[in-house]
Amino acid sequence: MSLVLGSGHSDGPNASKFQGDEKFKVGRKNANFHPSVWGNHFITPSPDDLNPSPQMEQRASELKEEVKKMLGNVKSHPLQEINLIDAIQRLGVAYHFEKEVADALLRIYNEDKQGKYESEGLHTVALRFRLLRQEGYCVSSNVFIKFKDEVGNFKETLAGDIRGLLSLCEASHFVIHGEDILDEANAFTGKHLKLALPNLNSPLSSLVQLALELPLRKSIERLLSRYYISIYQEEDKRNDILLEFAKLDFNLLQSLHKEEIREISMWWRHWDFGAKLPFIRDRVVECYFWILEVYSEPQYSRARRIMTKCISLTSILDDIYDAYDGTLEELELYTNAIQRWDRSIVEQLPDVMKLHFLALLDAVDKFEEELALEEKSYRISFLKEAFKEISKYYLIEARWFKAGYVPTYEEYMSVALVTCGYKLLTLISFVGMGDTATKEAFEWARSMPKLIKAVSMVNRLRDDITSNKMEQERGHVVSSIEVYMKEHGGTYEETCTKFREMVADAWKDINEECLKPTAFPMALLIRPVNLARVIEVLYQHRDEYTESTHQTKERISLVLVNPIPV
Ligand SMILES: CC(C)=CCC/C(C)=C/CC/C(C)=C/COP(=O)(O)OP(=O)(O)O
Repeated sequence: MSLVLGSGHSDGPNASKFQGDEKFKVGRKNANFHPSVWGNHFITPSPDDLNPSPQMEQRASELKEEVKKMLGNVKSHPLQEINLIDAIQRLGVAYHFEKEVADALLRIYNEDKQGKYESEGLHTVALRFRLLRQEGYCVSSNVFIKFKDEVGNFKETLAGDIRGLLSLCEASHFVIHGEDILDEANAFTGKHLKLALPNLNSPLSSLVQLALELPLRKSIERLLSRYYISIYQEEDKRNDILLEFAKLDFNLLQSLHKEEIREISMWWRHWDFGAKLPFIRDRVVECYFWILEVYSEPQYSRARRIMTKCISLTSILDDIYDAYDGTLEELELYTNAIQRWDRSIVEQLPDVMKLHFLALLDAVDKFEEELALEEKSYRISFLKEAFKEISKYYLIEARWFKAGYVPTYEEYMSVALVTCGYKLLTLISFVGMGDTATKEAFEWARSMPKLIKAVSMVNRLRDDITSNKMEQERGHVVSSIEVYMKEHGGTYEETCTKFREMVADAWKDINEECLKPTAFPMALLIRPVNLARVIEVLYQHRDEYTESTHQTKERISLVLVNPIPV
């Protein structure tokens, strides 16, 4: 065990308690996480930052009205209408036209039921199917039977229809249990799109790459919009009004997001976590990026702030149990402190935990004060309960690790589905929201319903597939992979393949739970779904949260640093 000295400078609350306290600056580090990629970047405004002018806002609002008119004008042109809705959604501006798009899709759904569109080609059928499924309509996947040959395979003649294959590929990710035709469609389109890719030119080649690498259902919206705006501007059939609106709106939203990340980064610096807790992942910007993909619209500003602070504090908590290498007694003491949620215990805690505990209590008190003004402070008890639960489960994992205990797969999963944090984060995602998040919605989320269990499966299995090696090297509780291999035999690769199938199955549950009639409004259900989408992207090939110096850094730059030239 090595001892490392932190820098020890502090301007955080209660700083006087720690200043000069040499013991406090000592962290036991064994994980060697890289330092913050961003430092003070988001605290100090850059000359390239865009300051939204009244003219820009005026222009955006004029363009928005134009797009609204367009949506009205395409009503009697079915293909144009779905192409326009698709472009609006991909370009990231659909939140401005929620009612218009919902009305259009309801009308299209009713017409679809009357069999009005039976004679259409692959692109039209697949795009309409996806738009309707995305909206929660349980349309039948039998619409794809006509694209199969007499022996039941998709017709090889479709291989040359790249736009059609692309739309079918995106649609196939909305598969639910028992829909073999969509699983086959996924394999068929994947194979032919990969084969076609080397011979395609941009923008089609970029669209194919995107569909293969980051399919819409399993990808994150701000990032996709950023990519899609660049692709769309190369399209011959682009709509320039829509394109200009999308660029302006992206930049306007980005400047709001920059303001938020500035405030959150100042909170992070105020507590001086990076310096005082040298064993943690110093990732507040990555945490904001994570939460931005749970909700990015202006009305969720408070919800984003609350959620980002909570995920950052959870990240530290995870590191206290996993990477700090505290003794079991220390971890038990801290778990008990969290259960009691009582400031007076603070002095009994080791210094590392003291800082985290004070920051957690302080943040939650402030959320409570804010919510009390709207008579929503009851939400805080759900939040506290979720933190209490996760800390108890982190402790179980720490005990297993210290004892060298290997649980059964079932035992492991009953703990790991909680420690993956997605039940906690779903509950927290509701805390800062408006009236849609009712008490019943909190009760539902805390009962670990099928949807939250499924997003937790996606999280846990993806995390274990990608970070297994790294974590075993630094010393970590056994992962689902070892536990599963011990029980079922098979090689590491075979187990990973099995886990990928289990992830695909969990997505079928997610897709099913999002079909109407849903347990709660989509405005709530989409939060855990978006959390699953973040994992699919951040943990696709490796753990790009813990190691955020490459792809995540680039992606954050695209979404949060550089405005789009208009
Ligand atoms: C991937 C995941 C669990 C995300 C949950 C959301 C969440 C709470 C994110 C905060 C950062 C975090 C704990 C990442 C996982 O670390 P890790 O890979 O060390 O988690 P583990 O210790 O549970 O394996």
